[in-house]
Amino acid sequence: MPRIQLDYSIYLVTGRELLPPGKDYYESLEESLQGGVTLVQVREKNADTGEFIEVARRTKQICDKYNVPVLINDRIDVHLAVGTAGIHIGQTDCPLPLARQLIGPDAIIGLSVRNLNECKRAIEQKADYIGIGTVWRTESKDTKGRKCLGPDGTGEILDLLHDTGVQAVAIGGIHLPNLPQLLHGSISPKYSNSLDGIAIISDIVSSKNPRESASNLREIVDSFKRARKSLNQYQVKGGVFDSPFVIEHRNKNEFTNDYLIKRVEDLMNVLKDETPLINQLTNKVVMNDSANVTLAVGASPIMSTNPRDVYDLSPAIGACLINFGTIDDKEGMQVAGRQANVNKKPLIFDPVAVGATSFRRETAQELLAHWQPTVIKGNAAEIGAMAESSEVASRGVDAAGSGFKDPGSIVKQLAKKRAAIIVLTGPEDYISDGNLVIKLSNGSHYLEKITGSGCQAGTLIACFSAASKIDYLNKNNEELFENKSQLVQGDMLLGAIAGILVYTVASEIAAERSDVKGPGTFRSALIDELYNLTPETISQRAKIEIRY
Ligand SMILES: Cc1ncc(COP(=O)(O)OP(=O)(O)O)c(N)n1
Ligand SMILES: Cc1ncsc1CCOP(=O)(O)O
Repeated sequence: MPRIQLDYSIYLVTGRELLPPGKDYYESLEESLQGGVTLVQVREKNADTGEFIEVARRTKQICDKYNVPVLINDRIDVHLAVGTAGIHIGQTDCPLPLARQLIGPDAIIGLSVRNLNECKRAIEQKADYIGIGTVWRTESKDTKGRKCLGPDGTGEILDLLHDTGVQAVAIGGIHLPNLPQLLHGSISPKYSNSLDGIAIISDIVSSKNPRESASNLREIVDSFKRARKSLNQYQVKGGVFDSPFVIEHRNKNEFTNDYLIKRVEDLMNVLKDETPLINQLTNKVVMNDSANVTLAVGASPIMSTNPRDVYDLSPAIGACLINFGTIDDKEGMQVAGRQANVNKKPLIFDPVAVGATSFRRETAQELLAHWQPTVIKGNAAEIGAMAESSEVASRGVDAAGSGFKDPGSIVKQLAKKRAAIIVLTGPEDYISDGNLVIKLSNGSHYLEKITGSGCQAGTLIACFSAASKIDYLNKNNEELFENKSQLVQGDMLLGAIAGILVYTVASEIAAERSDVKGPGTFRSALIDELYNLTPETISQRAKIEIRY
């Protein structure tokens, strides 16, 4: 008899010790099944054997009513006694080949996997599924001293499963607000594999309303899976689509230079009409100039960094920029980014000088474990560090040397790995969503002679990403997300292109002015030219190359 196919979408791992005061375990279990739990693992760390068997037996009885299979954590004897669908074992439990001998060919065996080597072994040993974790820190299990994988570490493991038939769930610290980030951020860089489901303890078990908690999680996982399926079909038909992060179909024939210029023009008007608030957690060096360029294009700057304040502001902003040039307020950055994800706002990350020190590298990692950026912008050294490439070194906040041999493929690969739009700035700018690469060749040599030009470019990407979201919502006349798993609606690739194009074209005009004598006069002329820039000028000057 072939092994049964399980639906791993919402995999509840039980934890009686985490129930809210007064909540009965069986009542909570039944409510969570009504909410949409698709698989249950009975995990009893403190019960003796008799009690474990009794809990498992009653759990199975309830799950049977909903046709939901049950697995047993660690204990083969309990599985055999109750006749469940299988077991879940960890790396220090009964070895998988022996467990297979003991429970026979038809039972399901899941194995915990914490790194690439453990995953390779799980494949060799023919695990039915793996539990990848921990993704984030959790109170539900002692994982002290262990590195959290984050969405991208999870994605690297998913690549190994390609064509193996081994299914995968992620576990550890997964809750409703970070679920979209996990699903999108873990799409694997090489083969675009995605998770089959999520394993959850506290988000469901500790809830006073487990039905609602399970149903909210289920809605996000289901819509993510639906969107992936439709993207795959679209891709098979030869279509081109945005990054897995920003799911929106794009027609290759219509995506031309003229189309892009027309859309940049639309977004310039949206900014002037709607004046979105752009919260910028940026460095002290550039704060004033960043606020001024925001105003010049029609948006409204706010430079809030206090964690409570950014939390309260988040629902009202159009986009959030996190530029960690001086890393003054890490907690504010964590909260601002997380709330941008929760409130589905474009989140622009400018990891200034990330490759220059280990402190910066670690901080970037920590922040990226808290939230999923929409756009990551950097110079060659910064993008190189994010891509773990040693081709371009950093010299303070600048890049040393002549740049990448193949910048297009660097940004494309990093966009796939990070599930974000990547913008590489320099004499030529490269932007990718993981499918397309857009090369923009406007700009002025003066941009290198003033401080914070890269930071200002990040600010303008935030402004135009906000415009792109507003434009989408206006055109589609909808406030609600059709796809609940999507982090941001609107064309974020376009937002990034518009931000860079507007900035670099304005810089060209400023540099040509007869009253500009050097960096000082250029700096203020640039703000004037951003303010006066017209769509016609963009159309006359834009140097765009679209590469597939
Ligand atoms: C689905 C899933 N994944 C991972 C685990 C963790 O199992 P293990 O490593 O054996 O740790 P304990 O659960 O025994 O503490 C899991 N239980 N389920
Ligand atoms: C059992 C287990 N294994 C790795 S993390 C974890 C606990 C997950 O619990 P939660 O969903 O509450 O973070």
